[in-house]
Amino acid sequence: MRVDVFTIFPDYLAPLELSLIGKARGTGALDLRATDLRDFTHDVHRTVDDTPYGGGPGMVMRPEPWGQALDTVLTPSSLLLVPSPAGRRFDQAMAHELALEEHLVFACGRYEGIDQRVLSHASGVCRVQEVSLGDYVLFGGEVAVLVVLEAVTRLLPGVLGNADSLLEESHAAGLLEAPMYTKPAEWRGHGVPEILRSGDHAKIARWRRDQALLRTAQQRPDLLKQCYDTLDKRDLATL
Ligand SMILES: NC(=S)c1ccno1
Repeated sequence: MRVDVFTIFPDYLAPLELSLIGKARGTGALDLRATDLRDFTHDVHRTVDDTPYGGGPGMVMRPEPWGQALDTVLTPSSLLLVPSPAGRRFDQAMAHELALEEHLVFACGRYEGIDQRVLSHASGVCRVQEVSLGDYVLFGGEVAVLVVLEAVTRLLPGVLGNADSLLEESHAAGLLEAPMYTKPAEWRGHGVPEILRSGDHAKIARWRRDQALLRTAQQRPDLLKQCYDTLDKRDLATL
């Protein structure tokens, strides 16, 4: 997967050189390029913003640098993602959708946002999607890029050492995952559920399913409601 990120703070994306994302870049699973938007300015101050038409507080990102920057990467097969509080709520289902894309381009807005004509013009070239991490406002889109790219990259083939990890994790099949334990068997007076040390894989699987159902019912009843029709009689007996 090819990913282009345009930002006035490329250093904000340094964490994308670490851990499994850094490894994915090394193997070529992820071809990530971060570019400074100011490279597409032509004045001595490398200006990327200006006052908003219609007045009001703050500054708006000028369309010219964005237009020239996006001209260098957008093709009809690109998906332009613009982090924004007004965007589609990002979730695991969207992460799976994005993991199938061949080219993601992120436009990281700052200040009061990007001149709307940039998105309008780009929509004549490729698909454009505003995306939101949640109903709150950040200083800019860079943090959202870190989150989205981590969630998407771990879904790419070969990135996770054991792809089975994706099968039972939270939100994989609509439920939260069961609680996990490791050695020692006794820690500060707390033991480990005996079933997990029984070696009976069928019973362990059932216990984990039950715990996932109960945990979801307790902490995210909204998720349980969404996947209720997929539950079988044994699941319902647990609830
Ligand atoms: N909620 C999101 S993703 C955002 C981007 C910029 N400000 O808030």
